[in-house]
Amino acid sequence: MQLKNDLLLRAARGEAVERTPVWLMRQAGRILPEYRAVRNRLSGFIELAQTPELAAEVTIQPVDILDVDAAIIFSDILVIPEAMGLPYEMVEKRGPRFPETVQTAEDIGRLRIADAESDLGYVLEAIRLVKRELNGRVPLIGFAGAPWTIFAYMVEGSGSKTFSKAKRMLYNQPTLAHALLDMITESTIGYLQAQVRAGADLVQVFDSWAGLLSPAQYATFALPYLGRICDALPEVPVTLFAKGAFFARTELAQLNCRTIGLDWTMDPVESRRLVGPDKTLQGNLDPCVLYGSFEEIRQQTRHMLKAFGPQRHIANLGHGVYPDIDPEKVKCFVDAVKEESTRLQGVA
Ligand SMILES: Cc1c2[nH]c(c1CCC(=O)O)Cc1[nH]c(c(CCC(=O)O)c1C)Cc1[nH]c(c(CCC(=O)O)c1C)Cc1[nH]c(c(C)c1CCC(=O)O)C2
Repeated sequence: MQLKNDLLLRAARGEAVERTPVWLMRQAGRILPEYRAVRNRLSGFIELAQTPELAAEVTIQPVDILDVDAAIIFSDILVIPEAMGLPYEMVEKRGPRFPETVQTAEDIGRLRIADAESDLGYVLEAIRLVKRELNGRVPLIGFAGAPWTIFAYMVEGSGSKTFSKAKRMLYNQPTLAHALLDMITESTIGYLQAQVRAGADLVQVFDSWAGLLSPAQYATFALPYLGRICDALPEVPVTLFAKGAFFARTELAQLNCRTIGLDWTMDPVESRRLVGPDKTLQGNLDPCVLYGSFEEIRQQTRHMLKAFGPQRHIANLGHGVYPDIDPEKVKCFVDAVKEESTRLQGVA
């Protein structure tokens, strides 16, 4: 199927674009009243994610309502631990929780490498439905959590400011930690490959807790596993988003990915220098800018676009959009990227 709007894929591959493509991390689910209307018909997030027809519907909502240049499949990074034998709950207003966690070699022995087709077939079915319903309007982004971030939840058991139980295992039981990271990596590779077979045009790996590790720990416990994932996906562009890992930009750029995601603390010009000319950069407006006035959003967006330049950039926020942002402000950001980047193309 030929895509009608392939700006995102061209930008990711480093091909020329006539304007900067734009989408938002967490665009599906957090902000739209139309999402809440669908979700309120069910028991909660997990049931929605496991119902392919409805997951497909909420995946496409931001394309219809916000006019973004990509859809991202509605799911969660925590489906991987569940598929490995460690189920999670989503506690209203508090986030995910694992009733059982991984602490010992015996705990790891009870886990299995996820089989995407049998354990995560509901995500793959949702991807096939989205592809059919999008009918080539925009590309579909598949995703997974990075091994370190998934490990952090499986050991810690929930979100945490420090993830100190998870970090403790890296220091005190490194062999055990590597065994678990290896299983997560194998599961994730099979899962992302299955997403690509089902129709994902591009995949993003979210390392949301990268910034908790020291540079040395990141080099030992994160980068090699990210490298394996990139090498296993030659058919599609891969985006690595390692939040807070300002210290690892040069090393991330050595991996076989097309795009490096930046959070809002990372300067675009400095990042380009560290990453070199051969990668696309994604990001990185501070999500809190969207609490500002329409004029402020336009001005900050224009400033960001100038700093990145008109090519090899995918506009986004520096992290997921916050749940209490007015969808009109999100639309303002999307429109501002389109209009301002078109204008800047003429200038450059
Ligand atoms: C760390 C992480 C998680 N999940 C995810 C990450 C990495 C990105 C990041 O750092 O923000 C990724 C994710 N989660 C979800 C998506 C869907 C696609 C998208 O909109 O980008 C994506 C890409 C749906 C979701 N995942 C979750 C919801 C809210 C559930 C609900 O509807 O009640 C949605 C729509 C729940 C979730 N899932 C997670 C948390 C901490 C929470 C609770 C708080 C929150 O809302 O973010 C784990």
